[in-house]
Amino acid sequence: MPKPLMAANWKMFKTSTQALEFFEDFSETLDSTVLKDRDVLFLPPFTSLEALSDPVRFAGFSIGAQNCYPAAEGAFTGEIAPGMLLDLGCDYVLTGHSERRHVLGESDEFVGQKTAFALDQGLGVILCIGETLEQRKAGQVETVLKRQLESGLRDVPNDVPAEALTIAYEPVWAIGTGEVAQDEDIREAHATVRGLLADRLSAAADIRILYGGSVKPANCAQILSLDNVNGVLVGGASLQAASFVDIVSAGL
Ligand SMILES: O=C(CO)COP(=O)(O)O
Repeated sequence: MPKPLMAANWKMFKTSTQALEFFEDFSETLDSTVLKDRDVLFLPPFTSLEALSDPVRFAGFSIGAQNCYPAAEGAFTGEIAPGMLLDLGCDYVLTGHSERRHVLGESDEFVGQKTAFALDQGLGVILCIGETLEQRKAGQVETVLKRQLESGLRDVPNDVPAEALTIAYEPVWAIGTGEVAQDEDIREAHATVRGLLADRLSAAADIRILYGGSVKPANCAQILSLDNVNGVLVGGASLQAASFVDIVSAGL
């Protein structure tokens, strides 16, 4: 069983000053012995990566970015290359977050290009997938997860190491809505993802599959207890230090 990964996706929240204030509170409050049972990852906006990188890594946590562009460098105004993230000490990058798919219009193909390129450059990738409410109501959960995984992993070698790749299942209808998926929905989706990974990657059994969507201190321990849930990807409830401390320590 891989160690659960507890990831804070801050989306477009916090200046670098606010990020440092949060981190001071968080690291003072957290009992650092939880690190033997949990990995902790911060995904702040690009503008806070430099300020947070050293403090986060010295405290034994990981840091990553919310996005990258699939090229080493070039005329891509406003974009950030994986090598630039590595240079700031990042261990991870998110690809395919539903807000990038649905608000910024990223295609399955583009998500696949980013995933393969970032892995090739040496970043760990958290590939996010998940169905909309319409797709769930139409009974298309498995079809959507299969399509997003197949295109997301299209150029990823089948012997990718388990530590390099993480999948996050985030049902779109549970993100930022307060509506957490039912245990049975999470169990089914994670089992589906595990099966699809097994058809494609040799390290499938050890790849972490995170759940995301309205995770809070009150529901986190229960979610983590479900089969094939190897951590959580938290938005809103990771923005307050006390709440993210409770999430990181949930069930211990
Ligand atoms: O999108 C998410 C994490 O990536 C989930 O966001 P919430 O925890 O705010 O629902």
